[in-house]
Amino acid sequence: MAVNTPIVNGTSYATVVAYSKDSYQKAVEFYSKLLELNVSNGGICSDNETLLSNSAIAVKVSLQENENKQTEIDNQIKYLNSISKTNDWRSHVNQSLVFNTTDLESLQDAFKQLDYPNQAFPSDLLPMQLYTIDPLGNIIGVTSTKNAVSTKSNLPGSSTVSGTAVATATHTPGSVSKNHSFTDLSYLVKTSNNYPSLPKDTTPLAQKKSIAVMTSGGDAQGMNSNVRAIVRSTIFKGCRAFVVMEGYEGLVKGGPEYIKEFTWEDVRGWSAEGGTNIGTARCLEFRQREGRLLGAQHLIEAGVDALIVCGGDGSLTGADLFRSEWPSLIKELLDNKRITEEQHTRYQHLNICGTVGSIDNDMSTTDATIGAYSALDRICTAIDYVEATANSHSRAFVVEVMGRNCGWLALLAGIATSADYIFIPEKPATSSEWQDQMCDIVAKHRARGKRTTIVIVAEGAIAADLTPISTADVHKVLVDRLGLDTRITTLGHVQRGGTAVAYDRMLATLQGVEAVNAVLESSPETPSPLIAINENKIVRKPLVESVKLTKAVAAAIQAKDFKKAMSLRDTEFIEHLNNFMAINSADHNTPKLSEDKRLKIAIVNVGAPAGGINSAVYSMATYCMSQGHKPYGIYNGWSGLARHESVRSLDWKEMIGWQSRGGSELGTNRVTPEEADIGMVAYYFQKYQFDGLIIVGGFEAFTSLHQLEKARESYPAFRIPMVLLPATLSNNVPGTEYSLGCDTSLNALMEYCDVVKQSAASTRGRAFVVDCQGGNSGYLATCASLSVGAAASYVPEEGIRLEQLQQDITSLGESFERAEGRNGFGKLILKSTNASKAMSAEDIAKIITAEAQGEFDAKAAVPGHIQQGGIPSPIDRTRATRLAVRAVDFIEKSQSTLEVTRAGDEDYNSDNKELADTATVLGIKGSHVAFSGIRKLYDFETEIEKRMPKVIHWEQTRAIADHLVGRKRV
Ligand SMILES: Nc1ncnc2c1ncn2[C@@H]1O[C@H](COP(=O)(O)OP(=O)(O)OP(=O)(O)O)[C@@H](O)[C@H]1O
Ligand SMILES: O=P(O)(O)OC[C@H]1O[C@](O)(CO)[C@@H](O)[C@@H]1O
Ligand SMILES: [Mg+2]
Repeated sequence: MAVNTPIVNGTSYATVVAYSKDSYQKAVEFYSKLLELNVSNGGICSDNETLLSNSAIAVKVSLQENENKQTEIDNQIKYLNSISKTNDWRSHVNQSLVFNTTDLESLQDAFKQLDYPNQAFPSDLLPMQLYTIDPLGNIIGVTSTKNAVSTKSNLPGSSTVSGTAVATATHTPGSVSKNHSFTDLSYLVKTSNNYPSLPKDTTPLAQKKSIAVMTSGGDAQGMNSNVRAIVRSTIFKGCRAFVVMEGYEGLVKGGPEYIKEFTWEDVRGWSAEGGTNIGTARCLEFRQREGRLLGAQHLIEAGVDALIVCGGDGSLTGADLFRSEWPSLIKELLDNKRITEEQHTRYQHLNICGTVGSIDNDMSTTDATIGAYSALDRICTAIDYVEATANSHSRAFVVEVMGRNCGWLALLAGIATSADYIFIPEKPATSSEWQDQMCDIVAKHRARGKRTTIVIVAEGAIAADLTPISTADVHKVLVDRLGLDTRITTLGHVQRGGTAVAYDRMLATLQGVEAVNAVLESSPETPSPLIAINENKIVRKPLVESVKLTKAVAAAIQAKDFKKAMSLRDTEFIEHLNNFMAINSADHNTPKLSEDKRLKIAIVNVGAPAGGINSAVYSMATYCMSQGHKPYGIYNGWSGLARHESVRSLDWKEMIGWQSRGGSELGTNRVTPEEADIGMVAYYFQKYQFDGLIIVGGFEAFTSLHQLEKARESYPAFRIPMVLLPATLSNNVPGTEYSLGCDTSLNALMEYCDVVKQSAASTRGRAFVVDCQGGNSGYLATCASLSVGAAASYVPEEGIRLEQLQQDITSLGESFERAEGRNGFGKLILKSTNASKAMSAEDIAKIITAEAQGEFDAKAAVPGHIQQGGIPSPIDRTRATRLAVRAVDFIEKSQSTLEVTRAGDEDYNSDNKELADTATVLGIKGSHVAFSGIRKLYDFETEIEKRMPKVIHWEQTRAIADHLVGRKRV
């Protein structure tokens, strides 16, 4: 094993191991010459160890005689010598030691002095570095590039490959004098299979597939999770992972500074980091054929077989073009002798894949791009803040948001913050139309008692004649025509700031894993894929088609064909826009439906509070008002109704601000109708003549709906359409893969875990066991584990097996050992409270500490009700709105089905499926919003005792979370 102890001023040494006396002597001679320029220290430590150092570098040569291993080294040297100078050495070695220098030229002379036969010098291919092979078969590289390895300043761990150990060497910058040739020392340990749980891989390096990832265009939160997942998945699959630094610029410039091999450890902790650690750029050269020609050459030189591009519509348009031009590019490279015949044959096809990363959410065929929901989160937080000051002064605010030519951010922020008016490029109006319309709506809201006005302007907002609409234009109209005290807030790059929300981390991670699968499964005939998400499902789409559709939107806008532009946006976008207009622009005096179609609709909250409950109530009520229905709130659940007749019609003014408020404004509890007194519940339903019911809540709400449906036979008052909007952080309601509140809760837990992990990382050898809520569902723990990169998670579905716990403790120990005393290796273990009744998080922490025997320790952390979340996340707010509107629509449409039986003209036939299905759960299943009749769900798809659905839709996610942290399963 490598030895790595600090010597002077925090400087460590790298240990190289010789397995014969002869190679030991040669190595000592080699390193003496290499370090000759500045030798200030060094000498023989013992018979079989020599430490050589100058003030910047230290290398210890160690002898551990072993004939077999020496033979391995001899073979390695032969192999390396057989590689032609035209090849990039980095694609042929498993490990290397790389030094940085500012003075490559004089070092080149030093290298020549070495007079060692296996040396190679800078070539046209690698002008910025030189390398040689030491007598022990280690590649010794020297580079003048700024960063020899990765973007990380802390160095990944060392490893042993082929019996040769290379240890880390770091130095304290202050300890190096300016005269020294070596100004920095970094190292590179190339190993693709040193992680304990990874399958032992014996494929020769040259035969392994190499997959590269790059990030391009504007940075977006979640890109780092995407890169991490791609790098680790690639390695997990036995391939080699590369990154292209600085987007297409890195491809155009090429070489080892820009196309680097990455190890498992290089992406440690990246999930919690904002921006993109591998850099991004907007690259003009790549728009030209010559730039793409260089890109092709550099990819081939680096030995990259497949490229995954994480970027926005522009980047993927570039990727698509690159792919379509590839045959002609490589032909030109061959004709000009820039690549060999062999290379031309091997790299015949460009295997390319897109994972869409952009805050703009402007790529067709995917519901969400990586970063969009994080940017939306920043926008909503900012507008929530602005609301407070606006309210204090009774002011209007014009808020400009990003999104380029796409109005998604503005639209979703408009819904999530219940803004008064929005400007988006997809739905422009003439100048006079928008001025009149905006003033009319704002004036109406003010007249109803609203003290604030929020107008959101997408940066790409235009009028129907394509002239831009600026925040200043809007400001002027609000001041001149309505006399409002108005301010402008331009959110700018804050929107791309900070760390990714849980959704983006998961989306980026799952898409990264799928992208690697896609490139490995693709054949020359397979169209290049784009990894998309539709509702809750990760899917592959043809990249060409997606790019074509995306371009078509821009073309339609340019041609002023806004109808077409809108129709080309996905259906969810259109649904959101219709909802926004119905809810926020409605004139309650002239509702949409005629009097005979207007209904009385009740809404009730049941179960524990969850993010988005208030948003659902607000949206349902305001949508009802726009349709002409009368919304009623049942306060404090079924017990409130049965005992105190707690029914009130909902008032628009009273609900101002509910959209973004946590908890439950109506009040909620876990009492079911039967527990409260179902007869009294029926009595009040009869008294108020409700035509429909919306229940928002978790498993008790599910049980409530079942009870009410069953009771229809006895109580005609329940013969009305009833819809359950699942809302619980446990996400355990059958009939949906997603409950409101999950996202808010997940973010609260994730943020807590990030903080705790930071603490663990700052302390050597520290793990935290975090207790997670979720009842008998491990959904929250699993998703949080995926989002924060927890070393292990224990969930009720699996329980805790002692062998697994033992294995996880052993793995923790190995990981801390690999850390070799360095910080940054803090570990998290997530435990659902109900994963084990016998062991609490505290017990597990104690067991780990005891087993670690002083080598490391663990502490328990219990976030408790923090997990119920504070302010609801934008995802929960906007989904609540979408589902609430769907619920009201369902109630409208189902009236006729129940009419006859309700009037008592006919007996209620409880066997009638159509009637039964009017009591329904409104959920998201796969890529669809779906209604599922409660009776079927309750009777066939539910584990009643466990309060869980029979099928766990997120099971696969566990395996992904495990493999991305290298967890070994017993
Ligand atoms: N038509 C094209 N042909 C070749 N390359 C392109 C093309 N369009 C874009 N690119 C490349 O992709 C890069 C990024 O594109 P762009 O600046 O449009 O950002 P994006 O990927 O759309 O991301 P975002 O919009 O989130 O910033 C460009 O700088 C350019 O190098
Ligand atoms: O960061 P830059 O290059 O100024 O670009 C800003 C643009 O990038 C984005 O943030 C992402 O495309 C757009 O919303 C915005 O128009
Ligand atoms: Mg773009």
